[in-house]
Amino acid sequence: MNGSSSRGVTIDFSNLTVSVKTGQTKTKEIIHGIGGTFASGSLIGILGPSGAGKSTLLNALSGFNTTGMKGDIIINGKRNNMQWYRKRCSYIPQDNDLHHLLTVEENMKFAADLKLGETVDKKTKNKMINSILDTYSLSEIKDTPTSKISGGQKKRLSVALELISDPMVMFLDEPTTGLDSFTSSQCIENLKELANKGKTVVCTIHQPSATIFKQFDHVYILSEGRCLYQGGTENMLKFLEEIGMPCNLFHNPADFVLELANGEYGSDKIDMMIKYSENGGNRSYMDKYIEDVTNGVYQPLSGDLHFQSNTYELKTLFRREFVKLTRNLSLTYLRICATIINGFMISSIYWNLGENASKIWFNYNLVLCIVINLVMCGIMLTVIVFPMELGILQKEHFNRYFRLRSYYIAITILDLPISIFSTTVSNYIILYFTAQPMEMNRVLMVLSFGIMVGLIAQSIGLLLGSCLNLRNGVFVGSYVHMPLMLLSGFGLLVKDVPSYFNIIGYISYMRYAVSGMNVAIYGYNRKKLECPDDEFCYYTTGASFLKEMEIKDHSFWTDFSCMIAIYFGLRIATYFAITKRLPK
Ligand SMILES: Nc1ncnc2c1ncn2[C@@H]1O[C@H](COP(=O)(O)OP(=O)(O)OP(=O)(O)O)[C@@H](O)[C@H]1O
Repeated sequence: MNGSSSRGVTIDFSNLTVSVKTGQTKTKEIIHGIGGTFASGSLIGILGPSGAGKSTLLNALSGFNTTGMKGDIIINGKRNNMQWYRKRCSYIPQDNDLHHLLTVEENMKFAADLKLGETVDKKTKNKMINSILDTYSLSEIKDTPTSKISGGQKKRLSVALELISDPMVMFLDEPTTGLDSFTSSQCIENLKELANKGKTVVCTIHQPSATIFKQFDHVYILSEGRCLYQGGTENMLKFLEEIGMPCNLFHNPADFVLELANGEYGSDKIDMMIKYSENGGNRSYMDKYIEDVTNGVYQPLSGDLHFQSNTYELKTLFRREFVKLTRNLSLTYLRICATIINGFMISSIYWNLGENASKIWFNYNLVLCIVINLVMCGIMLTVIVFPMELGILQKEHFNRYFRLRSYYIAITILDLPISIFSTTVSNYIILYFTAQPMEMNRVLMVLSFGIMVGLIAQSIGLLLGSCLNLRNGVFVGSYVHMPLMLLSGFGLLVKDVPSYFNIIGYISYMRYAVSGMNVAIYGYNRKKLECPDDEFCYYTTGASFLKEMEIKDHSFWTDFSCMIAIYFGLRIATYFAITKRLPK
């Protein structure tokens, strides 16, 4: 197993402060200069009332979120050791970010493939997976989709997944939340076994029962970002006695200390505890730390953990995302059906008017309609779906399953065939039933512009989804498209738009698509259009219409290249936007 070691990791921290931004210039300090030591081979519980800063501390120590953090973190007695340390940590968030479309075993297999790579053969991986599944009593449900397993099983699977890479330090955010007392106790028992094997296991916990409390080797009590006590669980009673607040024999010590932390016995007691514990700096209530130091079990700092090769990572992610895609065919069918149904609907409205010179303006509106349809379908899909995937991406990336670029390339390429197929079929239907010229080169040009509009709209959705939450993403998505749509020639000729808007026009991919499609339909020496005897035709040739629109000289390659440039620009910007959302 990667990075396995009989020796562990001891984390010392001092003067740790975490602040968050609460406005443009304002910050708020959440953790106030605390210290502490989490020794190797211990199960450590971070306790405190709601809002005390438990998750913030867990995130800071694990490196999952270090924004606004200051202070010293010393690993195995050495500073400047964070890179080595972070590679050996694993973080399990509270909300069980699992692949719900995969079964329990598939989740394990893909995790093993990504974490262990090609160097470990399939047989060894399967043996390891079966042994972990057995230990965590998950073997019987290994073929069940993760979406159908119980909350406790999800928690166990989350731990099981991380054990594949045998991390030396495990951070768990509220692993017992939502579990009944028996399952909670079992969950903590499992964690205790891991600690007994030499791992440093740190978890936040709400109101533990007396039985659960006793299982911890070490507790860290927080109140409003300050440390009230840190040390051995047994020693806590001694500490309370020493400060004149003995815990009644029949009182659950965890309940008592939380009542103290909540201020139920007065704020002076909180101040006193902070003073005696030296805001976490007092190590005299720790047995394990003293043992570690005197026995010199600090591990020499060596070794490195590497990612798998790019091609292997990409191949595995392709496989995983493809399996997920096949399990969620309803979304794929919905996407294809929706665009095709829209295609028929648009065709029935603009039926057979492509040859009619008197209906040239209707035909122009048809092109706008095609573009708007593709924009709406493309943007909504990604702006909604991506934020749902962000949690699991953050967890997997932090826990070193893969590099972001492999994931990004895999999801980009995997979506291409569906996008291209649905847009192409829908637009072909429209072109055919609205009697547009069906010459191969014209059709190909219109279809190419259609594909690019869909892909760019999806990229905008992805960019917004990676920068904003769902509500803001949907709002900004519609808002951004208003000027882009107006400048594409919607109800107003581009030439009549005030010149100071021209700059926006250059980035309006809809404008390139509308011009490009019209040139493909009316340009390239198209023969005279039919003018019915009883109708008035202002334009009888496509060329005169294009001249009036001032797009006669547009070339396919210029418009298409601009769209390609916009597409790649957006994809690159999105990559960096996602990077910003990932733990550093
Ligand atoms: N980005 C933020 N902006 C403003 N306040 C924040 C931010 N993040 C956290 N806080 C505040 O910091 C405090 C600590 O939050 P944290 O989530 O760490 O608490 P907790 O002890 O884990 O709480 P709970 O047990 O309820 O999950 C809370 O008062 C919270 O409101």
